[in-house]
Amino acid sequence: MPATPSDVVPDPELACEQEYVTDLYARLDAARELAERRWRQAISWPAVDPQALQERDATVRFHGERMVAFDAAEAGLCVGRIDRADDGGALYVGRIGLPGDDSAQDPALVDWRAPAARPFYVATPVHPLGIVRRRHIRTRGRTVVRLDDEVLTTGLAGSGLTGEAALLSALDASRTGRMTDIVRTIQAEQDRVIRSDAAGVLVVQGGPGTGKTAVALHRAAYLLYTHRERLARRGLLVVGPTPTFLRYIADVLPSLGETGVLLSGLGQLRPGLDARGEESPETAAVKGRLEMVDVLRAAIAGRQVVPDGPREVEIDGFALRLRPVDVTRAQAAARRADPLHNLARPFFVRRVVDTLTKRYADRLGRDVQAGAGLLDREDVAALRREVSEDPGVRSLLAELWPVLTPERLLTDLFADPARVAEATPGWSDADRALLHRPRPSPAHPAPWTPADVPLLEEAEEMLGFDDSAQRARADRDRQRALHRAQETLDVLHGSRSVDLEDEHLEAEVLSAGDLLSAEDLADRQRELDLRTTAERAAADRTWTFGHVVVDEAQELSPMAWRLLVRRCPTRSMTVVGDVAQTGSLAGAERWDAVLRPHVGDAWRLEELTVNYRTPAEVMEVAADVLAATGTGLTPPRSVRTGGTPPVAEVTGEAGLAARVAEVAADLAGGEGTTAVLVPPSRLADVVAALGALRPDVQSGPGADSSLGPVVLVPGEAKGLEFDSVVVADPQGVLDEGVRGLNDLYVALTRATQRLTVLSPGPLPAVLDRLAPAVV
Ligand SMILES: Nc1ncnc2c1ncn2[C@@H]1O[C@H](COP(=O)(O)OP(=O)(O)OP(=O)(O)O)[C@@H](O)[C@H]1O
Repeated sequence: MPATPSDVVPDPELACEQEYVTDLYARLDAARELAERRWRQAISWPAVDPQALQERDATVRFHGERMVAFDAAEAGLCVGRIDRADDGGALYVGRIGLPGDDSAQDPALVDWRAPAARPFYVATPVHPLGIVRRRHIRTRGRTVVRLDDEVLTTGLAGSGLTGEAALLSALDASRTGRMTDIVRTIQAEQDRVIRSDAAGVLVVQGGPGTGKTAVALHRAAYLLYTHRERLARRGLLVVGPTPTFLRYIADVLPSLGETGVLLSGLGQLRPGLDARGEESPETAAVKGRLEMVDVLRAAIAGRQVVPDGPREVEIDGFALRLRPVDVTRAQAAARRADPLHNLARPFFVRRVVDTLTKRYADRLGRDVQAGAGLLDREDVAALRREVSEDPGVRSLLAELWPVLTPERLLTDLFADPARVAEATPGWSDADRALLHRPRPSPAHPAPWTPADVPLLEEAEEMLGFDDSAQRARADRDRQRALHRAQETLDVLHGSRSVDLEDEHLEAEVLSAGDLLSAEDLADRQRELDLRTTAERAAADRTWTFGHVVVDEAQELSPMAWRLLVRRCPTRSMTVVGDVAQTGSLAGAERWDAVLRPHVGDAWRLEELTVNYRTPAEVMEVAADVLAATGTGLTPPRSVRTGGTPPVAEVTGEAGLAARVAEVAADLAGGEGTTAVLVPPSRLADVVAALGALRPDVQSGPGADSSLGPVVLVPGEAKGLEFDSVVVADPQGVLDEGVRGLNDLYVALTRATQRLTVLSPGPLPAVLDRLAPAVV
C-alpha cells in the first residue's frame, strides 16, 4: 500500500469532471473552427508582391499547424488537474492550452509544457509546491472514465512515483508496436530532463526502459513550445538508429501536435539517399574513425595529378606541350584561389588553357604579348576558345583535375587498393582491406551503407558543392515563368476593350502591363510553398537545425558525430543513450571520450534511474549481464514487479528452431506483441520454422510487430519493446556480437511482460540465475 493515498474516486466527482471536460471539448471545437476559417481566408489572399506571398505562406502554414495540433489534442485532451493550497482553486492540465472566458484569470486548460503545469509532474508530499491534491483524469473519447487522486498534504515520502495508479495502469497496457506519448504520467526525474535548458549539449544516460526515448521526444515538444519562433524557423532534427525504430516512435510527436520535426536515421541524413546497405561491423568501425577526414583529404589530393613527364595535345596539327611544372603551377594557383576541389577547378582550367593558348600562339609564329605580328584580343580569344573546347584538352583536364562528386570520389577510392594505400599512410593492410569494395555493377550493386553517409557528407564539404547546374535550371525555370507572364500581359494588352484612335489618349489608358511587370506576375503565380520546416530541411543538405536530438546515441561513430555537429552549429543538442547497450564497434564506451573532440567539456549529464518497461524479475537476470560488461553502471530500478517470472529451457541443437517456433507461435496467439531475438546465424532457420506456424512472421529492417511476430537480431531490436520476448541461443548472441554482452543485455530487456530464453546447450554462466528445465 503506497504511503501516498491513490484511490478511485466515486461517481459524483466523475460527473463534475465530465461537465468540465465537456466544456473543454466545446472550446477545442471552437478553436479548431476558427483556425480553419482563418486558414481558408489566408489561402485565398492575393499575393501582390514577394513579401505578401511570404506572409501568405507563413499564415497558411501557421493556421494549418494549429489545426493539426487541435486534431492531435482530441484524444486525452485533459490529463488532470492540480488543486492549489489556500483555496487557489484548480488548474487543469492538458495536451494544449485553451483560454478561459476572462484573460485575467486562469486558462481553461494549461498546456502541459507551460511552467504552471510543472507541479502536476513534480510535486510530492515532501515538496508539494503549493499543491494539495493532484488528480489524474482518464478519458475514453470525450467521456471521463476514471479519476485517480493523490493527496499531497501527508508530508510522507511515498513511493517516489508521480500518479502511481495512473502510471501502473499505463505500463500494464499491452503494446501495439507503436510508441505512445506519456503526457499523462511523466515522472519527476523525467520532467527535469524534459524542461532542462535548451542551450548546450545535454547527455541523458539511462538503463533500458528508463524512458530515454519517451523523454527525448517530449523534450523536443517542450522545446518547440518554449522556443517556438526560433525552432519553427530552423527546425528540430531527431536522429534514431534504424528505420524500424523511427517507425516505432513516429506517432509520438504528431500525437503531441508537433509536425515540424524531422525524424531521420543516420542512413537517411543525406538528401536524396536512403543508405541501407549492409557491411561488416569492422568495416563500419573503420569508416567511422575520425582519421577518415585525413583519408578523404588525401584521396582528393590524389585526384589532383601531376603527370610524370610532359604531355602533348594536338590542335590544328600543332603538338602543344604541357610540362609537369606547368601543371604544378596551375595547381598551386587554383588551391590559392579556393581550397575546395570543385570550386578551385575552374582556376586550374584557366591556368592550363592560358598556358596552352600561349604555346599555340607561339607555334603560330606570333607573339601574344607584344611586338610585330601582335595578335589582337579577338584573335587570342578565338585561340583560347579553340584550346578550351578541344576534346584532347578537355580529357587531359579531366584526368589532371576531375570534377568529383562525393559518390565518385568514394566509389573510386574503395574500388582501388592503390588509391586506398596512398590515402592511408601508416595504416595496417588489414584495416586498408576493410575499406575495399568492388566497383558496383549490376551483379554487385554494393549499395551505400549508413557508415558511408558521414563520409559522403564530409567529402562534399571538402569538394565544394558545384551548384552551377542547379542554378542554371532555376534560371531557366524563372525565364520560362517570365516568358509566360509576358505572354499573358501581351494578351491582356491586345484584348483591351477600349478601341482608341487617338494615340495621345491611348497613352493615357493603363493596361495590365502598365500596372504589373512580367516579373511581378511571375512572382504572383509562384506556387504556395506549404512544405513544413521538416520537409524543407530534409531536402537541403546545408540546412542547420535549431536543436538536434540523438537517440541511441551510444551507437554513433566519431564521423557520425562530426556530421551531426555540423548540422547544429549552436550545439543545442539532446543526446540520449546507454553506454551499456552499445552494439557497434564504432560506438561509445564513455560519453566524455565521444563528445570531447566535438564539444570539449561543454556538456552536462542527467541520469534516469527508473525502469518503466522491464519487470523486476526480468531485470534481475539482465542485471547479472550488465555487471559482466564491466561498465560499472547500476541497473535501473524496475517499477513493476510480480509479473510472469522469466523461464529458460535447454532444447538441444536439433530441436532449437522448432521449439522457438512453437513457443513464439503460442505467445503470439495471445495478447500484445511478440519478438524472437536471435544471433545472426540463426535468423534464417528461425524465420522459416516460425513462418510454417505463423505465415505473418516479420523479419529484417521492415519488420513491424503490430502485423505479426517478429524475428530480429539484437541490433535491430535496439530501442524497441514487446510484450513477449523469446531469446534464442543466448551463447550465440554472446559469441556473434562484436559486443556480445551488450547485445544480450539489450535482448533481455526488450520484454514488458514475458521473457523466455531457449538455449541449444548449457546456458551461459551470466544467466545462471535462470535455472533451466531440460525438455
Ligand atoms: N512516465 C512514463 N509513463 C508511462 N510510460 C512510460 C513512462 N516513461 C517511460 N514509459 C514507457 O516505458 C517504456 C520504455 O521507454 P523508452 O523506450 O523511452 O525507454 P528507453 O530508456 O529509451 O529504453 P531503451 O534504452 O531500451 O531504448 C515505453 O513503453 C515508454 O512509453
